[in-house]
Amino acid sequence: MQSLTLPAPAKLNLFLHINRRREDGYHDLQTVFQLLDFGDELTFTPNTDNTIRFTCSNKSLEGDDNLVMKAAYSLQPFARQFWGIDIYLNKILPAGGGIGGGSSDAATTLLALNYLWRCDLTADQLADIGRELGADIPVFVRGQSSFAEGVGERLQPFDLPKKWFIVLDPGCHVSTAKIFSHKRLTRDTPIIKVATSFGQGTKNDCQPLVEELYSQVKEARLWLDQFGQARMTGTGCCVFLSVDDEDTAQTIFKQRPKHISGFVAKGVNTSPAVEQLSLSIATGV
Ligand SMILES: C[C@](O)(CO)[C@H](O)COP(=O)(O)OP(=O)(O)OC[C@H]1O[C@@H](n2ccc(N)nc2=O)[C@H](O)[C@@H]1O
Ligand SMILES: Nc1ncnc2c1ncn2[C@@H]1O[C@H](COP(=O)(O)OP(=O)(O)OP(=O)(O)O)[C@@H](O)[C@H]1O
Repeated sequence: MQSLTLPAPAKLNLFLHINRRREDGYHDLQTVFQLLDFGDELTFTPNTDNTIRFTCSNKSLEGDDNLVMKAAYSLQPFARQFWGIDIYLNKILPAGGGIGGGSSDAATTLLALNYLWRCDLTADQLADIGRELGADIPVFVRGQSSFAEGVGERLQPFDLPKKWFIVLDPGCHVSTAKIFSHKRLTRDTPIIKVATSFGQGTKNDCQPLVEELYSQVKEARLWLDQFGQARMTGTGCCVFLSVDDEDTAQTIFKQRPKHISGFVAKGVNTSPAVEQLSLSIATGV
């Protein structure tokens, strides 16, 4: 059987409202997930020795606690035709950036192995398995830019306006758990209606706290603010600005301070992982 290579796209939270802390320690939130056409890449190569192996361009991410391995082990019991797999992750996205890199890698693994192992699970079933591994995984499994509620698993797909994004990585690797458990996090933003979420008045509730804890995040956001209204994604640390076309995005990106990395990406409504998998299935690869 041939190798299957699929993308694992990044996401941005166009806004992130935290409504309350729940009994289970998680938080109910409202957000819009914007998928991007930029991300990591995974290659799945069936092997003959019945083993699941994982290697990564970033050696420090190798090991059984990577979300890719966790996703593979979660799916293994559902395999109707199990064979060993060598999984290689080409890691492009910064970890701890609030752009969902690890979650997207896990989702792409679920999608790929559902096909290769003939699990035949539905998107609902895959999203439920993903949810157990991380709150951000269901949106990548379903593969549509969406309005989200609950912990991020109640999804309403949305056709977002076509935009380009300048994403800056201040490079400080923010822990999601640390921000959600911080005593100064604001957790009482009133619930809004979906329609309202595309107007003015939205925010990222984690941003003031993260900017206070990590001055590099504030510095990057203030720099981008010269060109429009920039915002932080997720629990940080990346900040972004949307513009109408690629040329404008590239022109702004090229002027960034030399010590700040990042990328320019197109916003998409359908995940490139889901699109590529459909193509691979249709062409029998
Ligand atoms: C901030 C977001 O990226 C927004 O999209 C997500 O809500 C985070 O999703 P994630 O990284 O997949 O999060 P998980 O791996 O499930 O959880 C990491 C940590 O964040 C906390 N957490 C996460 C999501 C949520 N709605 N409430 C939480 O309190 C959990 O207690 C956990 O300790
Ligand atoms: N495949 C993976 N890629 C990156 N990090 C991973 C992966 N699997 C597990 N991790 C662990 O998860 C942590 C967070 O990485 P990730 O890139 O998912 O964060 P994030 O972009 O802040 O995510 P989110 O937007 O979901 O909060 C890393 O520090 C790393 O220890």
